[in-house]
Amino acid sequence: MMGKGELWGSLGSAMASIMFVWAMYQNYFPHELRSQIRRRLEKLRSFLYPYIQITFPEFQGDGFERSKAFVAIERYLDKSSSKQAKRLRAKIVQDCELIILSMQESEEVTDEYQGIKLWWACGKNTPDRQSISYYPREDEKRYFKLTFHKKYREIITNTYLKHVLNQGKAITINDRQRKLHTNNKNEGYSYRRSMWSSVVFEHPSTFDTLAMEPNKKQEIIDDLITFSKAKDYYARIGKAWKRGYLLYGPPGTGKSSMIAAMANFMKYDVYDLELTSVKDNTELRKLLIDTSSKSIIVIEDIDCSLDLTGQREKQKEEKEDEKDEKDPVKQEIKKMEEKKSSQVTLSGLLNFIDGLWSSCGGERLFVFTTNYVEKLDPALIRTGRMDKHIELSYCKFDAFKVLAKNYLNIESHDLYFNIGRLLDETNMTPADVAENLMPKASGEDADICLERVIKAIEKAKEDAKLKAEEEAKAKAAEEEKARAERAEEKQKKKDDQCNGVVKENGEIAS
Ligand SMILES: Nc1ncnc2c1ncn2[C@@H]1O[C@H](COP(=O)(O)OP(=O)(O)OP(=O)(O)O)[C@@H](O)[C@H]1O
Ligand SMILES: [Mg+2]
Repeated sequence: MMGKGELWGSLGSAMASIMFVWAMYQNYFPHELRSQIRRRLEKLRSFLYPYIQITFPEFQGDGFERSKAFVAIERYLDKSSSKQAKRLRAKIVQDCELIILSMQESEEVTDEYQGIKLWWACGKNTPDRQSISYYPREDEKRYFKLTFHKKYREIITNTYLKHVLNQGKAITINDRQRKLHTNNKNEGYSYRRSMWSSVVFEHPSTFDTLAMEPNKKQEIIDDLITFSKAKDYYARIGKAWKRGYLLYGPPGTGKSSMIAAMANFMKYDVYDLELTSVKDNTELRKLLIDTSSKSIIVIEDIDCSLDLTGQREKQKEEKEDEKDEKDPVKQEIKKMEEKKSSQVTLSGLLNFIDGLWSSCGGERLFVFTTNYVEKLDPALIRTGRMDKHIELSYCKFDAFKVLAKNYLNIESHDLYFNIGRLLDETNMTPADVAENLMPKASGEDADICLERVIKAIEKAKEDAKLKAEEEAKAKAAEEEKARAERAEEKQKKKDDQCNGVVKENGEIAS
């Protein structure tokens, strides 16, 4: 066996010979001749090996960012990898429900595009020197290498690669585990801590389970589909790729269920923004930047989240208070209270929705919900901020049929006609109807549940009638009181006038 010294020795002499040959070549072959030789060699190589290779490294730029192309190719090749490759890498996603198999290094799979055969290989660049690196990815430089015949250069570079990236991206979006994020209370964010906490988003609501008028539902679905396909359109008209929805209606009419259905339909993440926990407008902007594209940013009960109506007046009052307040202790307490409460302003929120920052990332939906649409500042809900206003209302027959299908798995029943008539006559929320439809014991069948619904609607109708009567009575009493007050006032005026005349007469008399 060759010792270390011998090895170095022979390596040294080999190097010396190579350098000698190289020097001779440089000296005795003029530049012209050398380039001719190079060209001939290149031709020979291309004749003997008529293939083109393209490499897609896993990391790009400064080596920190995982190349999106690499990820898309990896997902595109999953199908052929799991069928063809012998050594596979497994990744488990969606709460252990999905296993993604991708090929390991040194494996090769074939693909076919418009009758053209292509080869994809996975390789790994191992660093040639052993170094202790601060960066963990230093030793993990994987890449994909695509090989194809040079006569297909045009079609592969122009259409095939685009097809691979689009397909891969679509698979990634489809399989990704979606998240429900909520903003953390500001206690000083560290560079490690995200501004959002998240859990896996698994809400079962879909447009199929959502009870509402079919035409209205279809309109919303069409709107969402149009939005998702409109990237180029938004770019062309110079608008940020985002859309605002305002969902309004009484409690229990399905606003939150609608948001979940939208998220499931679009396969978007949800960012549930608790506005009262946001310290100020700057923090609001940071939260926005920290959201990803393909997401729904939700602010529920927007009317309760912020004093959006009386904000300016309130600020004025505060200024006056400040003038009056001289006591330093009270001033300190006030300052602490101010620190605790949110200082997000209406203009901060307006900027959040359609300021310059709102455009970063793209493909985002903003959804606000409220029970009292009339309370909101018109600037907040104007078109462009909240593009579509959707009213979720009381349960009518169409909505009832969806609920009955969901809860009892029935399409029709003898009692349907009666229920439809009753629902027309009274206001009952889908939440209340759903609660009565749900079987309460194992033996309960559709008849029992529907009877219960009828009873509940009749009771709601009776309650509404009593309430209306009481309100009418109260109104009549108020009107009567006002009339009496007016009469009294009139009488008083008359008496005053009379007294005035008497007094005048008296004065004249005296
Ligand atoms: N339109 C609907 N379709 C299907 N289910 C509904 C609908 N509306 C309400 N429900 C049922 O009632 C429950 C409450 O509904 P949801 O939370 O969506 O109402 P909401 O309008 O958001 O109420 P709030 O204004 O109080 O937040 C849901 O869990 C769902 O089961
Ligand atoms: Mg809700």
